[in-house]
Amino acid sequence: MASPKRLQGLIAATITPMTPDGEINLSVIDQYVDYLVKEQGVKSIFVNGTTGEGLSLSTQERKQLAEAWVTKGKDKLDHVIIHVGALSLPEAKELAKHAAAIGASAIAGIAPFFLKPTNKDTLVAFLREVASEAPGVPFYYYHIPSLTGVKIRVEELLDGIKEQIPTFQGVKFSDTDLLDFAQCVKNNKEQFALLYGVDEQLLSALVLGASGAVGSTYNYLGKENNLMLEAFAKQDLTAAKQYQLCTGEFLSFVFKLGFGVAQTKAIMTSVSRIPMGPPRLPLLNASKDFIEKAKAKLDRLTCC
Ligand SMILES: CC(=O)N[C@H](C=O)[C@@H](O)[C@H](O)[C@H](O)CO
Ligand SMILES: CC(=O)C(=O)O
Repeated sequence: MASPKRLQGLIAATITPMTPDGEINLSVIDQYVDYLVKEQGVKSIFVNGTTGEGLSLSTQERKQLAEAWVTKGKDKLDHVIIHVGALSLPEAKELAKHAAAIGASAIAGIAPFFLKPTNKDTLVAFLREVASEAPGVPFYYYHIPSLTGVKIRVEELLDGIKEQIPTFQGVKFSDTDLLDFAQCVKNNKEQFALLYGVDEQLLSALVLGASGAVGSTYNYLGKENNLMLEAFAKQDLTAAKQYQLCTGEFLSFVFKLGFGVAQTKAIMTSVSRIPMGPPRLPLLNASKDFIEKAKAKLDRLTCC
Protein backbone atom coordinates (compact mmCIF):
# COMPACT_ATOMS: atom_id res chain seq x y z
CA MET A 1 0.00 0.00 0.00
CA ALA A 2 2.93 2.36 -0.61
CA SER A 3 0.99 5.59 -0.64
CA PRO A 4 2.37 8.64 -2.36
CA LYS A 5 0.55 10.92 0.07
CA ARG A 6 2.64 12.59 2.70
CA LEU A 7 1.93 11.60 6.25
CA GLN A 8 -0.16 14.30 7.89
CA GLY A 9 -3.34 14.93 9.84
CA LEU A 10 -4.62 12.55 12.50
CA ILE A 11 -3.30 9.04 12.87
CA ALA A 12 -5.11 6.79 15.34
CA ALA A 13 -2.92 4.54 17.48
CA THR A 14 -5.03 1.42 17.23
CA ILE A 15 -6.19 -0.65 20.15
CA THR A 16 -5.65 -4.39 19.85
CA PRO A 17 -9.05 -6.04 20.14
CA MET A 18 -9.03 -9.14 22.32
CA THR A 19 -11.51 -11.89 23.05
CA PRO A 20 -12.84 -12.23 26.61
CA ASP A 21 -10.21 -14.89 27.26
CA GLY A 22 -7.39 -12.67 26.09
CA GLU A 23 -6.63 -13.86 22.55
CA ILE A 24 -6.24 -11.27 19.81
CA ASN A 25 -9.56 -10.78 18.04
CA LEU A 26 -9.07 -10.15 14.35
CA SER A 27 -12.77 -10.51 13.58
CA VAL A 28 -13.69 -6.92 14.52
CA ILE A 29 -10.91 -5.15 12.62
CA ASP A 30 -13.01 -4.65 9.51
CA GLN A 31 -15.67 -2.92 11.60
CA TYR A 32 -13.00 -0.92 13.44
CA VAL A 33 -11.58 0.44 10.16
CA ASP A 34 -15.05 1.53 9.05
CA TYR A 35 -15.70 3.14 12.40
CA LEU A 36 -12.51 5.23 12.22
CA VAL A 37 -13.14 6.34 8.67
CA LYS A 38 -16.88 6.97 8.85
CA GLU A 39 -17.49 8.04 12.43
CA GLN A 40 -14.20 9.78 13.27
CA GLY A 41 -12.91 10.92 9.89
CA VAL A 42 -9.55 9.30 10.65
CA LYS A 43 -7.87 7.61 7.69
CA SER A 44 -4.44 6.68 8.99
CA ILE A 45 -3.44 4.27 11.71
CA PHE A 46 -0.44 3.32 13.82
CA VAL A 47 -0.60 -0.38 14.64
CA ASN A 48 0.98 -2.38 17.50
CA GLY A 49 2.23 0.67 19.37
CA THR A 50 1.67 1.58 23.01
CA THR A 51 -2.11 1.71 22.76
CA GLY A 52 -2.09 -1.56 20.80
CA GLU A 53 -0.11 -3.25 23.61
CA GLY A 54 2.43 -4.06 20.91
CA LEU A 55 5.21 -4.96 23.33
CA SER A 56 2.89 -7.31 25.22
CA LEU A 57 2.13 -9.34 22.09
CA SER A 58 4.05 -12.25 20.64
CA THR A 59 5.82 -11.79 17.31
CA GLN A 60 3.30 -14.12 15.72
CA GLU A 61 0.39 -12.05 17.04
CA ARG A 62 2.01 -8.83 15.87
CA LYS A 63 2.34 -10.26 12.38
CA GLN A 64 -1.27 -11.45 12.30
CA LEU A 65 -2.47 -8.04 13.45
CA ALA A 66 -0.31 -6.19 10.95
CA GLU A 67 -1.66 -8.35 8.17
CA ALA A 68 -5.27 -7.89 9.25
CA TRP A 69 -4.96 -4.09 9.47
CA VAL A 70 -3.22 -3.81 6.09
CA THR A 71 -5.76 -6.11 4.42
CA LYS A 72 -8.85 -4.56 5.95
CA GLY A 73 -7.53 -1.04 5.46
CA LYS A 74 -6.85 -1.52 1.78
CA ASP A 75 -8.78 1.04 -0.32
CA LYS A 76 -10.17 2.58 2.87
CA LEU A 77 -7.15 3.98 4.71
CA ASP A 78 -4.45 6.35 3.50
CA HIS A 79 -1.62 5.03 5.67
CA VAL A 80 -1.11 1.92 7.75
CA ILE A 81 2.05 2.34 9.82
CA ILE A 82 3.25 -0.78 11.57
CA HIS A 83 5.26 -0.44 14.75
CA VAL A 84 8.04 -3.04 14.60
CA GLY A 85 10.14 -2.01 17.59
CA ALA A 86 11.29 -4.74 19.99
CA LEU A 87 13.93 -5.39 22.62
CA SER A 88 15.56 -8.00 20.44
CA LEU A 89 17.10 -6.80 17.21
CA PRO A 90 16.36 -10.01 15.27
CA GLU A 91 12.70 -9.75 16.29
CA ALA A 92 12.46 -6.12 15.22
CA LYS A 93 14.14 -7.01 11.91
CA GLU A 94 11.79 -9.91 11.34
CA LEU A 95 8.79 -7.66 11.95
CA ALA A 96 10.18 -4.98 9.61
CA LYS A 97 10.71 -7.51 6.86
CA HIS A 98 7.23 -8.88 7.39
CA ALA A 99 5.65 -5.41 7.30
CA ALA A 100 7.38 -4.72 4.00
CA ALA A 101 6.22 -8.04 2.55
CA ILE A 102 2.56 -7.42 3.39
CA GLY A 103 2.61 -3.91 1.91
CA ALA A 104 2.54 -1.64 4.97
CA SER A 105 2.76 2.06 4.10
CA ALA A 106 5.45 2.68 6.69
CA ILE A 107 7.17 1.19 9.71
CA ALA A 108 8.20 2.71 13.02
CA GLY A 109 10.45 1.68 15.85
CA ILE A 110 11.12 2.61 19.46
CA ALA A 111 14.49 2.44 21.16
CA PRO A 112 15.18 -0.86 22.93
CA PHE A 113 14.36 -0.14 26.55
CA PHE A 114 15.77 -2.88 28.80
CA LEU A 115 19.43 -2.81 27.83
CA LYS A 116 19.32 0.72 26.47
CA PRO A 117 21.36 2.66 23.94
CA THR A 118 23.26 5.29 25.89
CA ASN A 119 24.09 7.59 23.02
CA LYS A 120 22.88 8.67 19.65
CA ASP A 121 25.28 6.50 17.67
CA THR A 122 24.16 3.21 19.18
CA LEU A 123 20.51 4.14 18.84
CA VAL A 124 21.00 5.02 15.17
CA ALA A 125 22.94 1.78 14.62
CA PHE A 126 20.03 -0.22 16.06
CA LEU A 127 17.40 1.64 14.05
CA ARG A 128 19.46 1.36 10.87
CA GLU A 129 19.55 -2.42 11.13
CA VAL A 130 15.80 -2.53 11.57
CA ALA A 131 15.03 -0.10 8.75
CA SER A 132 17.36 -1.85 6.32
CA GLU A 133 15.13 -4.95 6.41
CA ALA A 134 12.47 -2.87 4.65
CA PRO A 135 14.48 -0.86 2.13
CA GLY A 136 11.45 0.39 0.19
CA VAL A 137 9.39 1.39 3.21
CA PRO A 138 9.47 4.76 5.01
CA PHE A 139 10.84 4.49 8.55
CA TYR A 140 9.80 6.58 11.56
CA TYR A 141 11.46 6.81 14.95
CA TYR A 142 8.98 6.50 17.81
CA HIS A 143 10.19 8.71 20.66
CA ILE A 144 8.43 7.94 23.92
CA PRO A 145 10.96 8.52 26.71
CA SER A 146 8.35 8.24 29.50
CA LEU A 147 8.01 4.54 28.64
CA THR A 148 11.38 3.61 27.13
CA GLY A 149 13.54 5.64 29.49
CA VAL A 150 15.68 6.52 26.46
CA LYS A 151 15.98 10.27 26.62
CA ILE A 152 18.33 10.97 23.73
CA ARG A 153 17.14 14.28 22.32
CA VAL A 154 15.43 13.98 18.96
CA GLU A 155 17.05 17.17 17.72
CA GLU A 156 20.40 15.45 18.12
CA LEU A 157 19.19 12.14 16.72
CA LEU A 158 17.92 13.71 13.50
CA ASP A 159 21.16 15.46 12.72
CA GLY A 160 22.64 13.50 9.80
CA ILE A 161 20.25 10.55 10.17
CA LYS A 162 19.24 10.43 6.50
CA GLU A 163 22.82 9.50 5.55
CA GLN A 164 22.66 6.57 7.98
CA ILE A 165 19.08 5.52 7.31
CA PRO A 166 18.04 6.36 3.73
CA THR A 167 14.40 5.42 4.36
CA PHE A 168 14.12 7.73 7.38
CA GLN A 169 10.96 9.83 7.03
CA GLY A 170 10.16 11.31 10.40
CA VAL A 171 9.35 11.00 14.06
CA LYS A 172 6.41 10.20 16.24
CA PHE A 173 7.24 12.51 19.11
CA SER A 174 5.45 11.42 22.30
CA ASP A 175 7.00 13.77 24.79
CA THR A 176 6.12 17.10 26.36
CA ASP A 177 9.52 18.68 25.62
CA LEU A 178 8.34 21.27 23.14
CA LEU A 179 11.76 22.87 22.91
CA ASP A 180 13.20 19.65 21.50
CA PHE A 181 10.18 19.33 19.19
CA ALA A 182 10.54 22.93 18.00
CA GLN A 183 14.19 22.37 17.14
CA CYS A 184 13.24 19.26 15.15
CA VAL A 185 10.75 21.32 13.16
CA LYS A 186 13.17 24.16 12.67
CA ASN A 187 15.90 21.90 11.30
CA ASN A 188 13.88 19.32 9.39
CA LYS A 189 10.43 20.59 8.41
CA GLU A 190 11.02 20.26 4.67
CA GLN A 191 12.54 16.81 4.90
CA PHE A 192 10.67 14.89 7.58
CA ALA A 193 7.15 14.38 8.91
CA LEU A 194 7.09 15.46 12.55
CA LEU A 195 4.11 13.82 14.21
CA TYR A 196 3.16 14.86 17.69
CA GLY A 197 2.02 12.27 20.23
CA VAL A 198 0.77 14.04 23.33
CA ASP A 199 -2.84 14.55 22.30
CA GLU A 200 -3.75 17.06 25.02
CA GLN A 201 -1.01 19.40 23.76
CA LEU A 202 -1.47 18.97 20.03
CA LEU A 203 -2.43 22.58 19.35
CA SER A 204 0.83 23.81 20.86
CA ALA A 205 2.74 21.41 18.59
CA LEU A 206 0.73 22.60 15.57
CA VAL A 207 1.70 26.18 16.35
CA LEU A 208 5.34 25.05 16.30
CA GLY A 209 4.84 23.35 12.92
CA ALA A 210 3.86 19.70 13.55
CA SER A 211 2.96 17.83 10.36
CA GLY A 212 0.33 15.74 12.09
CA ALA A 213 -0.43 13.69 15.16
CA VAL A 214 -0.43 10.07 16.31
CA GLY A 215 -2.43 9.25 19.39
CA SER A 216 -4.83 7.06 21.29
CA THR A 217 -7.61 9.62 21.66
CA TYR A 218 -8.11 9.96 17.88
CA ASN A 219 -9.92 6.63 18.12
CA TYR A 220 -12.87 8.28 19.86
CA LEU A 221 -12.19 12.04 19.73
CA GLY A 222 -11.17 12.07 16.07
CA LYS A 223 -14.03 14.31 14.97
CA GLU A 224 -13.26 16.99 17.53
CA ASN A 225 -9.56 16.89 16.77
CA ASN A 226 -10.21 17.08 13.03
CA LEU A 227 -12.25 20.21 13.67
CA MET A 228 -9.32 21.60 15.62
CA LEU A 229 -6.99 20.90 12.69
CA GLU A 230 -9.42 22.58 10.29
CA ALA A 231 -9.75 25.63 12.51
CA PHE A 232 -5.97 25.82 12.82
CA ALA A 233 -5.53 25.52 9.04
CA LYS A 234 -7.91 28.48 8.64
CA GLN A 235 -5.88 30.37 11.24
CA ASP A 236 -8.89 30.51 13.52
CA LEU A 237 -6.93 30.11 16.73
CA THR A 238 -9.88 30.99 18.92
CA ALA A 239 -11.88 28.04 17.61
CA ALA A 240 -8.84 25.75 17.59
CA LYS A 241 -8.19 26.59 21.22
CA GLN A 242 -11.78 25.83 22.16
CA TYR A 243 -11.47 22.32 20.71
CA GLN A 244 -8.18 21.72 22.51
CA LEU A 245 -9.61 22.90 25.81
CA CYS A 246 -12.72 20.80 25.30
CA THR A 247 -10.95 17.49 24.60
CA GLY A 248 -8.49 18.47 27.32
CA GLU A 249 -11.33 18.80 29.80
CA PHE A 250 -12.20 15.17 29.18
CA LEU A 251 -8.58 14.01 29.45
CA SER A 252 -7.97 15.99 32.60
CA PHE A 253 -11.08 14.35 34.08
CA VAL A 254 -9.98 10.80 33.28
CA PHE A 255 -6.35 11.43 34.30
CA LYS A 256 -7.62 12.18 37.80
CA LEU A 257 -9.49 8.86 37.84
CA GLY A 258 -6.41 6.98 36.62
CA PHE A 259 -5.91 6.64 32.87
CA GLY A 260 -3.91 4.35 30.61
CA VAL A 261 -4.22 1.79 27.85
CA ALA A 262 -6.76 -0.34 29.75
CA GLN A 263 -8.99 2.71 30.22
CA THR A 264 -8.61 3.67 26.54
CA LYS A 265 -9.77 0.18 25.63
CA ALA A 266 -12.85 0.47 27.81
CA ILE A 267 -13.73 3.96 26.57
CA MET A 268 -13.45 2.82 22.96
CA THR A 269 -15.69 -0.19 23.60
CA SER A 270 -18.33 2.00 25.11
CA VAL A 271 -18.14 4.74 22.45
CA SER A 272 -17.83 2.61 19.31
CA ARG A 273 -19.77 -0.42 20.59
CA ILE A 274 -17.07 -2.58 19.06
CA PRO A 275 -15.93 -5.03 21.74
CA MET A 276 -12.25 -4.31 22.36
CA GLY A 277 -12.07 -6.88 25.12
CA PRO A 278 -9.81 -6.87 28.15
CA PRO A 279 -6.22 -5.65 28.16
CA ARG A 280 -3.43 -8.18 28.65
CA LEU A 281 -1.52 -8.55 31.92
CA PRO A 282 0.18 -6.69 33.49
CA LEU A 283 -2.70 -4.35 32.65
CA LEU A 284 -6.05 -4.89 34.32
CA ASN A 285 -9.55 -4.08 33.15
CA ALA A 286 -10.78 -0.56 33.83
CA SER A 287 -13.22 -0.50 36.72
CA LYS A 288 -16.96 -0.25 36.24
CA ASP A 289 -16.90 3.01 38.13
CA PHE A 290 -14.30 4.45 35.73
CA ILE A 291 -16.26 3.37 32.68
CA GLU A 292 -19.50 4.91 33.94
CA LYS A 293 -17.89 8.20 34.90
CA ALA A 294 -15.85 8.50 31.71
CA LYS A 295 -18.87 7.71 29.56
CA ALA A 296 -21.04 10.26 31.39
CA LYS A 297 -18.34 12.90 30.98
CA LEU A 298 -18.00 12.18 27.26
CA ASP A 299 -21.76 12.34 26.78
CA ARG A 300 -21.84 15.76 28.41
CA LEU A 301 -18.90 17.05 26.37
CA THR A 302 -19.99 19.57 23.75
CA CYS A 303 -16.95 20.41 21.67
CA CYS A 304 -18.77 20.58 18.36
C1 LIG B 1 1.76 7.33 26.78
C2 LIG B 1 0.78 7.20 25.64
O1 LIG B 1 0.06 6.24 25.53
N1 LIG B 1 0.77 8.20 24.78
C3 LIG B 1 -0.12 8.23 23.67
C4 LIG B 1 0.66 8.30 22.41
O2 LIG B 1 1.84 8.37 22.31
C5 LIG B 1 -1.08 9.41 23.70
O3 LIG B 1 -1.99 9.30 22.64
C6 LIG B 1 -1.83 9.49 25.01
O4 LIG B 1 -2.57 8.32 25.18
C7 LIG B 1 -2.77 10.68 25.07
O5 LIG B 1 -2.05 11.84 24.80
C8 LIG B 1 -3.44 10.80 26.42
O6 LIG B 1 -2.47 11.08 27.39
C1 LIG C 1 -0.35 6.61 21.28
C2 LIG C 1 0.53 5.99 20.35
O1 LIG C 1 0.93 6.58 19.43
C3 LIG C 1 0.76 4.59 20.52
O2 LIG C 1 -0.13 3.97 21.04
O3 LIG C 1 1.80 4.06 20.16
